[in-house]
Amino acid sequence: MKITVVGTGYVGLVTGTCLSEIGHTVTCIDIDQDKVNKMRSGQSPIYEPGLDELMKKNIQEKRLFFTTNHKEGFSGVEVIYIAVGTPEKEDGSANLSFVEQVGKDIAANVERDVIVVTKSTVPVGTNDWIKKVIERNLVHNVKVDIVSNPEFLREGAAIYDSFNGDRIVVGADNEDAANRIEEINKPFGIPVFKTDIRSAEMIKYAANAFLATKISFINEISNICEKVGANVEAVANGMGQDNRIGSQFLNAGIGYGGSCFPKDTKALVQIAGNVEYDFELLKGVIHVNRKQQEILLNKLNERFESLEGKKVAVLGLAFKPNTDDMREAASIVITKHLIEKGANVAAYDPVAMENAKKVIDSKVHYVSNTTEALKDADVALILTEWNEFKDLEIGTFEENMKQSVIFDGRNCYDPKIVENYHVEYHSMGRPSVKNSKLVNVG
Ligand SMILES: NC(=O)C1=CN([C@@H]2O[C@H](COP(=O)(O)OP(=O)(O)OC[C@H]3O[C@@H](n4cnc5c(N)ncnc54)[C@H](O)[C@@H]3O)[C@@H](O)[C@H]2O)C=CC1
Ligand SMILES: O=C(O)[C@H]1O[C@H](OP(=O)(O)OP(=O)(O)OC[C@H]2O[C@@H](n3ccc(=O)[nH]c3=O)[C@H](O)[C@@H]2O)[C@H](O)[C@@H](O)[C@@H]1O
Repeated sequence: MKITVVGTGYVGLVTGTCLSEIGHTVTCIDIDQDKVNKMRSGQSPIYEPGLDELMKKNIQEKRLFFTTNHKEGFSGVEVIYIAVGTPEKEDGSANLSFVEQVGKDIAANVERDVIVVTKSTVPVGTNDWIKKVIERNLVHNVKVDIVSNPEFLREGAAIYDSFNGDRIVVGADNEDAANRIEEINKPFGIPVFKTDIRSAEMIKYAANAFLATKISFINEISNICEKVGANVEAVANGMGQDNRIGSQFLNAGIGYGGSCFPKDTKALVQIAGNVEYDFELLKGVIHVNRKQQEILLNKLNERFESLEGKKVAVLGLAFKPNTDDMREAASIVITKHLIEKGANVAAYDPVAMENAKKVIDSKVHYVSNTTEALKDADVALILTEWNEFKDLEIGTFEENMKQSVIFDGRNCYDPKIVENYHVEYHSMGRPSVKNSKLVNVG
């Protein structure tokens, strides 16, 4: 099938590449010329494990093409996927201007009947609206069907998720269109769940909101664990063994970030508000998430009388491991606070440093590896659980730091192992390890 994907961000580029891998001929359109030049040479503009290789293969086999030209990209195409951003507006609602523009671009250029598939996460009712935008602006007399096909991939595991997802949701009011989208996806071998458009749109927000709720729930349990002397990891483990609860998304820490949970939870509160429903539970989830970063900072401020002139090693900047995405990363708020307190911040992330430089306080000093960050530091903060940090010998802290005080926002180490070293170790929802041999700290 001849398919065009509009928008080559984390979702569009992965979708386009994976659809070409299962045999379709895919053209990806983006308005960013630099990105398109890079992609044509088989280079992904984003860090996503396995993506470069898959792009190169499909470009070579002439199934994957890139352009900035909508007319060229829509020529003769039967199915168009919309995968542009739907970022958060100031009031928390979703900004649909990019989706609207794509609708107008489609209307101006399609010359045959098409199915328009919305991958972007959009509020309930948007697909009906976008269909009207297209129909209102059509230049040629063609039929347009619309299908909601929300995306559930995770950054850093996007290729794996595309081939191993739990379900593909297809929301359509036209059975033929739904069947054609099911057919396109058949080679993935993933169960297809067909429903109406509005339910499909809601499934995406409800799924993200539920996962965010799980995280905030375990974070609250974690905060209580600290006060009553329990260990949140053991608690999550014991809870998760109940199949009705499940063990995933129960990792306590400094909260969820990224391009989607923060914006989609706020958008769902807005969607509910628009129909005069106060989504109290979700408001609580959002509030708890903001608190988690403060909790880490409060612990740090209680531990040190002042951070003025202290060297703080920050390990990890990306919002999660295996991505260079800095959107809503906890490190943005935390490093800002450290700089305000007069600390000398040395930061290291395996892949996100270039993106970090665009959004993080300019006084942060970037270093090229973990040891350099830790060298003579007064305290180390772990903000992203990259394997590189999890695999670190605890002795590395001891050997390099001026005083080995660690605040681990992602529970990377087993406190039982840490006990064998001369370090002071604070994590989230677990008892702190304070080695008595430490002297002159604070
Ligand atoms: N990032 C993720 O992991 C996931 C994102 N989503 C949703 O997918 C959508 C896309 O998200 P991302 O890929 O993260 O966005 P992104 O911001 O990384 O990429 C969007 C791309 O669209 C391009 N673009 C904007 N207007 C255009 C136009 N008129 N024509 C052609 N290209 C245009 C931009 O240049 C950019 O490259 C959002 O609605 C998001 O909520 C859903 C699941 C996962
Ligand atoms: O709509 C989206 O964009 C995507 O949002 C998330 O994917 P993603 O944001 O890439 O990453 P996750 O692995 O879900 O992690 C999100 C955040 O939650 C945090 N998290 C995750 C799990 C956990 O147990 N604890 C926790 O704090 C992570 O550190 C990270 O900051 C969802 O998992 C995807 O299904 C969805 O498609």
